[in-house]
Amino acid sequence: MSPLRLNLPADTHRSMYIHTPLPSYWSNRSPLCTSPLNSWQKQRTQTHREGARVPKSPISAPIFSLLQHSSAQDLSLEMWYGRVALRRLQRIAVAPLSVGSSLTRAAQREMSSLPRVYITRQIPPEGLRILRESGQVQFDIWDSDDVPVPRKELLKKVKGVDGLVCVLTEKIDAELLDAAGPNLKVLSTMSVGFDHLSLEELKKRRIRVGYTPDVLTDAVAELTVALLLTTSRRLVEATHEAKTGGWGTWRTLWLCGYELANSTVGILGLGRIGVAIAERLKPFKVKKFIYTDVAPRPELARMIDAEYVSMDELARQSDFLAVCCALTPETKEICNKDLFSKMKNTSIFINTSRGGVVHQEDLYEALSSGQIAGAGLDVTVPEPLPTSHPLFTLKNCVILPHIASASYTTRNAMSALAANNLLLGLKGEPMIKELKL
Ligand SMILES: O=C(O)C(=O)CO
Repeated sequence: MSPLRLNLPADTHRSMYIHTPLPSYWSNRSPLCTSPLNSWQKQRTQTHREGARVPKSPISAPIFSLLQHSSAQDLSLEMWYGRVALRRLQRIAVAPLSVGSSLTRAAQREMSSLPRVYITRQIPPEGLRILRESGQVQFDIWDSDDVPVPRKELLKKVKGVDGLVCVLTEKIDAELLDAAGPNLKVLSTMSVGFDHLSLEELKKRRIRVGYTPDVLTDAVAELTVALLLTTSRRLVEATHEAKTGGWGTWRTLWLCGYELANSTVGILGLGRIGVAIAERLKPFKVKKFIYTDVAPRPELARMIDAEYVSMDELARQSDFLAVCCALTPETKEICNKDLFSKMKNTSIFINTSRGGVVHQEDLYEALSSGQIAGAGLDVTVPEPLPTSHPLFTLKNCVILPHIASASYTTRNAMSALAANNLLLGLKGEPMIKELKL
């Protein structure tokens, strides 16, 4: 491909060697996929034809200005709005830019003195925009959404970096921190969970850690309610029956499930997310909320009028049991046959925290023997759960591929928070959300 000549805006040199990928998940993956970018593209095409005002692009402004100033202006309109143009521009955006030589050298000098950051996955555009516009860092990125960075590559790429932005699939342990070396001062994970981080090793090396709580609470709570209703009202079974000819005459007890009205909902691990779930379930006329945790949490409990109970009582009383605790050595496989054996055989078990809190073989036993009525899991061990896993054979088990926080708004907010945490950490300032090690 011949290099495209770019007319750069005056301040572009600040981000010249910063990769600026246009994440592929904002582009059109299938005709059925409507991403903000697709709909923006459609609107833009329409409004351009009609001479109306062009709506604001969901692409971050600098990428868009880079695109606007590129010789994409020379491309035909059709191509510009098409998938091919998008791919071409994506390549331009990640390529080192070719500009006037004196500017290049000056910018090169400036850039090479900036802290180096490695980003282990394509993150949503807002975080990239913040990093790029800060002019504070130079970064390199594993430019893929659907394939995690191979460990070997990661160990190579982190060598000498000052900061690291990771997602929950990367194990940040002694080996990785050793590979990074003593420059590494800040780790920013785009997740609320931190079970993939070896906190002890990070503390030992005085590496500060940012994470992304709060911004995902609404999305996770929404998904938990959706999963709970899907499981308790047997929606997956029902759509399957409807699609495959199992739908005969209306029947009195066919596909009956369990309702929230007058039920007791138990929360294992009461935090922000547990409260947000309870707030959403209350209008369904839940009779009582109960919870257990390492200790009572009266301030949170008051918000949802929840009663503190023992783990045994939680198991015995809950019609719906939602797991909301973090995965720690103390909570590992805490949901095991001991818990399931105390639950009612009409109870529904829901887990949107981490797969590791559940003993999966025990859960399989409890579900297949009718010890409990159903389970909805957004998280498993391992992830992805192999399609041959026995849990997939059960009609009363609904399994989602870890999507609780997967809304455009939330993932962008997580990405922005991770970027801001990183920048603040590198400046030696308090992060917006920092783990106390
Ligand atoms: O942020 C996390 O910890 C997740 O599990 C993603 O939703």
